[in-house]
This record gives sequence, structure tokens and C-alpha cells, in this order.
Amino acid sequence: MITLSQIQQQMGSFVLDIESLTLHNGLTMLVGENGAGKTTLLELLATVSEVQKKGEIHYEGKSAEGYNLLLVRSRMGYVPSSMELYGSMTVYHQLRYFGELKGIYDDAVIRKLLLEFDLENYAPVKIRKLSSGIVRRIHIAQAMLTNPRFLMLDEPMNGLDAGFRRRTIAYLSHLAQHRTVVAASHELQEWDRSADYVLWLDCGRVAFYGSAREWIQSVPGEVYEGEVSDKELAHIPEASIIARRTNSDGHVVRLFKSGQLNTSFYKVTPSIEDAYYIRKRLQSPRND
Ligand SMILES: Nc1ncnc2c1ncn2[C@@H]1O[C@H](COP(=O)(O)OP(=O)(O)OP(=O)(O)O)[C@@H](O)[C@H]1O
Repeated sequence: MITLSQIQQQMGSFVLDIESLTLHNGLTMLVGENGAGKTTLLELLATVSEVQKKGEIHYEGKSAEGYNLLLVRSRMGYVPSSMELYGSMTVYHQLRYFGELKGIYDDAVIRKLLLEFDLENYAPVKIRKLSSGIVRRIHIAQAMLTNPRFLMLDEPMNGLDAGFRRRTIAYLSHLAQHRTVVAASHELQEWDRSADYVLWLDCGRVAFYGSAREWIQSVPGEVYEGEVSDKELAHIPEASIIARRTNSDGHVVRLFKSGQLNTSFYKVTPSIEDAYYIRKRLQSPRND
């Protein structure tokens, strides 16, 4: 559990403004549009940047000040949106090197991570020869070296292929049973059924924090899906369409509405992404 109070983090003209927030153990999806403050928050939580003014962050009751800062950092895993690795090192040596910087000298830890992140075959390969997806796996693996109690991830899925994305989400979801895990992502669909909590940052403020179930249930209106012709599609207000794809028979449309629909639409369970989309639409002037 991590608690934040009186955070007023100024970055140029931007301010991350959080009066009070308690992040529970579990997997929290951090959502918000570009520039909403997700990275600013993750860097603060990961102790990469210092808390400004009179703001405070407590990690399981302990503030990250003085000697405690070392303690918090030893229990913190951080995956930034990008990070430099050493091109001339092999995957094994890179992880070993990161481990040694963090005081981990046990080879079994490195071997376990190579296994967990499907990197064994790459262990003797130099970093400069790797694809961006494999490099991303190393970014995530290095954050796990200390078996951290707190894990902050900034767009962890960037560059990962579909199979490994699924596997990583399952891995994080499992880890989060006894840890505070916060992951920022713009790809909301794939976290459905794995996220325990949703934290929505809007222009530097917390617009929502609660369970994923609450996030979905508290959305006004319902979500429907159905197949329509070109003509029918033309009569559906653009602002209510969440997603559409065209097939040989017409268009499969996903939309939100507060009342019954006349056509052959059927009600579906909203996803985390639907709920985000609806909230954004309801606060946008385009919703008329
Ligand atoms: N070092 C800095 N100096 C000045 N402004 C900054 C600095 N770092 C961040 N900002 C500003 O703070 C705001 C929030 O940025 P942040 O990177 O936290 O957003 P984000 O939600 O992570 O965005 P994205 O989804 O694009 O990654 C932006 O307006 C950004 O320009």
C-alpha cells in the first residue's frame, strides 16, 4: 500500500495535484491521455524524482526520507518507458550487472529471470543484436531483480508481441496479489479481467481511483454491439460509437446508450476501455 498526500509536483507549466490518494495492493491500471501526468506520478512513486513542497508519500506506512529512502528503493522495481542498455554486454551480463548494482550477487536470481522472461536463448547474445521486444523484456526483468514489494511500470507492453503481452499481464497480475503494482498503458483492452484497480489522471488530477468493477459499473449508460448496414450506420450519432469494424456484410458497431435500441443490437459487458471512452466522451464538448 502506498499513500500520497498534498502532492503538488510542478513540471514546467504542468502541475500534478493530488490532495490524498491510497494505492492498494493489487494491479492498478494508470490511464489518462498524453500529458495527463502518468510518467510524472510513476517517477515520483518510484523515487526517481523528489517530492516537492510539503507533499508526502508513505510506503506501507514509512516515508521515503533519510535512511528509509534506501529501504524503499531496495523494495522498488521501476520500468521506465525507455532505458538505455549496454550494447556490448550480453543479456546475461547486462542482468548480472544490474543485479550487482542492486546488491544481488546470486546467479540463481539471474537464471530464474532469464527463464521467466523467456530470455535463456538470448543469454549469450549481445544487447545490440536484439529486437526492441526482447530489449523490453530485459527492461521488465531488471525491475524484478530484487523481488520488489512495489512495482511501477510505464507503458510496459511497448514493443512486446501479442503472446508476450498476454504472458506479461498474467505475470504482473499474479505478482500483484501481494504487491502494489501500478502500470500505465494506453492499450486498455488487454488489461481487462487482470486489473484490480483503475487510476484515471486527467490534467494532473485524480479523476477516478477505485476497483476495476466500480470503474465499469459507475459508468452512466450501457454498451451494445450489433451489425448494421451503411444506411443504418449513417443514423447512429458518431459520439456514441466506441468502435467499429467493417466486414463483408456491413459494419460491426460497439456503442454506448442510456436507453433501448430498436435494431438488432445486444447488450455487452463494458470493458475497462469502454468505460474510459464513455467517460472521456461525456466530459467532451463533442457529446451533444
Ligand atoms: N522535465 C519537464 N519539464 C517541463 N515539463 C515537463 C517535464 N516533464 C514533464 N513535463 C510536462 O508534464 C506534463 C505531464 O507529462 P507526463 O510525461 O507525466 O504525461 P503522461 O501522462 O505520462 O503522458 P504520455 O501519455 O504522453 O506519456 C506534460 O505536459 C509534460 O510536458
